[in-house]
Amino acid sequence: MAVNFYPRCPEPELTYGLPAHTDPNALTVLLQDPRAAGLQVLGPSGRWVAVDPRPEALVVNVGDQMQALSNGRYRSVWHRAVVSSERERLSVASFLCPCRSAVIESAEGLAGRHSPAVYRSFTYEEYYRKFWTRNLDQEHLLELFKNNN
Ligand SMILES: O=C(O)CCC(=O)C(=O)O
Ligand SMILES: [Fe+2]
Repeated sequence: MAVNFYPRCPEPELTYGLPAHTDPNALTVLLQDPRAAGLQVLGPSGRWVAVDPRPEALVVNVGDQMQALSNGRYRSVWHRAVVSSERERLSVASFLCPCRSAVIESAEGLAGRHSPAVYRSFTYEEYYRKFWTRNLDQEHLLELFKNNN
């Protein structure tokens, strides 16, 4: 779990609270601060879309492991957090993670003759280590785990 605190920023256009990234885990459940928006997700049209906080709702983000397990059917979402000059903000992210030794590969029945496995098998440990050796906003790390790479 991560508790993110974003203080007020006098020049919010010069920085991010969190730069664009996809989460390396399987699923993320996000509790948003009802008093301050800040989360943005990259929409299919390539535009950043602000997620309005709703006090009665949790935001669930698909992470990289779900993308690998689903053989690319569920895409992990690019998202970022912006800051504000007017309000500080808090978010609580709960990360659903495989255990380190878990072997991640496409779930049974999702890869076969007509839809070959997009990614090679890997352990979550290998993925997670690699994730933290890079900048958050680099190319999607799963790209490096594609078969024939
Ligand atoms: O602050 C937010 O709404 C996003 C947090 C987040 O993306 C993360 O902790 O991975
Ligand atoms: Fe995230």
